[in-house]
Amino acid sequence: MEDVVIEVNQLRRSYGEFEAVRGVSLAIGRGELFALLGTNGAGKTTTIEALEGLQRPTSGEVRVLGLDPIADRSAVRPRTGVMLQHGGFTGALTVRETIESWRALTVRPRATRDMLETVELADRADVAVEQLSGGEGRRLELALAVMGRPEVLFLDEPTTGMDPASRRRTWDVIRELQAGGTTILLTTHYLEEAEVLADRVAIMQGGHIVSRGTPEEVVHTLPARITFRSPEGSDLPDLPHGTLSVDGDRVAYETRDLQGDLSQLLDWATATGVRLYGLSARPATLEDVFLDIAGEHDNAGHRLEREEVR
Ligand SMILES: Nc1ncnc2c1ncn2[C@@H]1O[C@H](COP(=O)(O)OP(=O)(O)OP(=O)(O)O)[C@@H](O)[C@H]1O
Repeated sequence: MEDVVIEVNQLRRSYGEFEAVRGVSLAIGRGELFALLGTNGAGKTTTIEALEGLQRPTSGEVRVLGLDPIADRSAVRPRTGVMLQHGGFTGALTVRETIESWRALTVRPRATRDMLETVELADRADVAVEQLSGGEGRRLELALAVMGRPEVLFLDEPTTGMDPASRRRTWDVIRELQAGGTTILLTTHYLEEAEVLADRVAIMQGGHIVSRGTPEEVVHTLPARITFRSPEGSDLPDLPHGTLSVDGDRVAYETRDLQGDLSQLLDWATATGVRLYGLSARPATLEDVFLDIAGEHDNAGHRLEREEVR
């Protein structure tokens, strides 16, 4: 990769006896949006906090813009934006006062009005922060994170608590930043969010990265599925790339060649006059991969069956 902006090298981080991150390595290029996924407690926040300079690695190394986020904090901080999982506002200040007090501490800040409009809080500007809903609070935190036009942005579960419309608006804000060349690392539990936004994803489990790649590459680690209903005991065809399973009248084929196998199945149904009730054919989703991994790895990230995924 030519211009690596975020680098994690064999990161380990323990809390007392417990090792939360167990040898994570990542390289994220300029302008890339990388999503860290994983079950609760997988080590995502610990990894992102090491990059934010909030957690000191037990061993290994992290670099942001080629710098150490703890030792070189004064150089790194003005060039990065951070949205923590649990932001810390002073609840009695209004939204506008919060933005203005933050502006005073920011190099090259964007205008207050611009920030209020970007995150659609203009009509809530004079409301005390403690009166904001959970989703409005997250939008205010996003405004503070992007106020300094950061080159690198860390977003820890940015859309948690948002309604679907706010989430989509937030995705637009993130896309605008991406289009402007900002390098973004985000964690999320919304797999659709990762599928829509991320150039690459990594799935963590038990402190390890257990799958990584573009969303498409990660999804292709699992077969596609063709499902339909057919009377019990029906004579069903063998498909060249399909593995058949039957549960009562529910029929499923897992296949590595969705188009080829579906086409053969339809030819067979036409030739034999069989009706495929409730026919559905779809590739795996990130959610399927996530659930597969969560089911197949123990809490330490070790694969329970089949060989290790990379
Ligand atoms: N300050 C701490 N002291 C002790 N254990 C901690 C501390 N912070 C995190 N942990 C533990 O480390 C593990 C990883 O936590 P982390 O917050 O990094 O996970 P996560 O993937 O971000 O989870 P979530 O999706 O729930 O936010 C968890 O088991 C957590 O309980």
